[in-house]
Amino acid sequence: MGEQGTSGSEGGGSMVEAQAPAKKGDGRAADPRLQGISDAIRVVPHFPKPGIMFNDITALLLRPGVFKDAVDMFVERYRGMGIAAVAGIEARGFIFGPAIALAIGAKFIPLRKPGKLPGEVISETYTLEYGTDCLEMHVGAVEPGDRVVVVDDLVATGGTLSAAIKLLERAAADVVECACLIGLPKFKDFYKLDGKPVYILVESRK
Ligand SMILES: O=P(O)(O)OC[C@H]1O[C@H](OP(=O)(O)OP(=O)(O)O)[C@H](O)[C@@H]1O
Ligand SMILES: Nc1ncnc2[nH]cnc12
Repeated sequence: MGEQGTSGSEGGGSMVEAQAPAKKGDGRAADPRLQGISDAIRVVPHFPKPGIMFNDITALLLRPGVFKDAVDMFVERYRGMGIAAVAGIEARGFIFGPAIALAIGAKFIPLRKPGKLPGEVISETYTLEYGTDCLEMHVGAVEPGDRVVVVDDLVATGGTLSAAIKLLERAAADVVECACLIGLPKFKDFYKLDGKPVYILVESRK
């Protein structure tokens, strides 16, 4: 893992932006917790298919102090900002999102893969590197005007986050920012996704 504390990208056919991570010599002090977070993420070559450098956050989850550092950094960023809801993306956004929501006193909204939510849903289909996928959200989970942060573990092309933003905006939510632990290098030169900031803690090493 490399650089630290960011917000953005281009992908999924959408404009993406991120605040660039603090880098040596750019005049900004990097939070000392970021190196530990970066080091705790295991990079597995050729998973789940040849050529993919898989960023495995399960290694970080085995280290409670580092896991807490990651959650704390998001909580410190979003506390006191009038955030009504944290929307977590299935599956790995469900690991970090609820802890952040509880700490800032916000509701948690699961954005799920198709066919998992029992009530009335709205759906958004998006393009992956190979094929398509879909996210769903319960109608009524978000109130018009709710200030929402979208949480996931990683942004690669930005397609998943872009679908999440579209879902929430269709429900008239105010998407304040997207938050991810990891940004892949292809994401790093951008600062927004569909006009929304994307905050990234660390960049993937590969
Ligand atoms: O920026 P993108 O190119 O859209 O990719 C990022 C998404 O890919 C991964 O999820 P995945 O679709 O593998 O699902 P999973 O969490 O269920 O494993 C990751 O957790 C993000 O949600
Ligand atoms: N390189 C990667 N590692 C982990 N999850 C991913 N989702 C999309 N690309 C990924």
